[in-house]
Amino acid sequence: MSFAVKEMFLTLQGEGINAGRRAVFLRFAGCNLWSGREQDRASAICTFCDTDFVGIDGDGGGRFADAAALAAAVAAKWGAVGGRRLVVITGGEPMLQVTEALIDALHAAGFEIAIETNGTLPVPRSIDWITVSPKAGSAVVQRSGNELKLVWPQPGIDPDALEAWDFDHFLIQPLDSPARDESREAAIRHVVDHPAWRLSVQTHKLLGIR
Ligand SMILES: C[S@@+](CC[C@H](N)C(=O)[O-])C[C@H]1O[C@@H](n2cnc3c(N)ncnc32)[C@H](O)[C@@H]1O
Ligand SMILES: Nc1nc2[nH]cc(C(=O)O)c2c(=O)[nH]1
Ligand code: SF4
Ligand SMILES: [Mg+2]
Repeated sequence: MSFAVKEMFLTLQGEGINAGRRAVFLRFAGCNLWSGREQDRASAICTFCDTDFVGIDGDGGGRFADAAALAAAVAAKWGAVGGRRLVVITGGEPMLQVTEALIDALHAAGFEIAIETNGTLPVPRSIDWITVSPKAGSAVVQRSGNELKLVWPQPGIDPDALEAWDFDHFLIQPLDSPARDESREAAIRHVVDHPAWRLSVQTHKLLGIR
């Protein structure tokens, strides 16, 4: 199976518990909750996406023939630097394309593998760090993992109900939108009132990195 990759870049993980770690970001093309076209946004299941995941034309993007070719490209992005190698697989919705062969090839190349997923498709347990970010109006099947990262506010989702899911960390991330100041206040207020949750800030946006 070939892989459609929007872009691939070296940066720091900006979000969640692993914020600040050096990582290669592997962004797959396509999503099952929005076409990615602005004219479809209002009618999509997920309406607030901050990401362009359409096509394979981004920096480091393209069509990769097989898992070995894609893992080699990720390793080339990491470079010769030693230490724990981290790849963050995202999108779009990465679980539309991730295969066991790709996981094996990335592990063989020495990578710890993290995934950012909307949770509507099951994630293989062989992935080392699972981040699920549920979207109102979608059926989340992946209800276990390392961190649950809820974009907030999100009408139609009850954070108290999510606390029953099997995650090590429960994170609230302010919705980035023209109303970002209100979102930030609502997220902070939620954590102050619900200590099971902690704040996830999109630090890459503050730092001016990708
Ligand atoms: C672009 S998504 C790709 C991965 C996957 N489709 C998902 O939704 O988790 C990556 C992360 O960005 C978050 N995100 C998307 N749009 C956002 C926004 N406007 N403000 C804050 N976080 C956002 C998502 O919830 C998810 O945690
Ligand atoms: N630096 C950085 N950190 C991120 N964490 C999750 C991201 C994503 O788009 O999945 C993201 C991203 O796009 N950039
Ligand atoms: S599910 Fe993820 S990639 Fe898809 S539209 Fe929503 S935030 Fe964007
Ligand atoms: Mg992003």
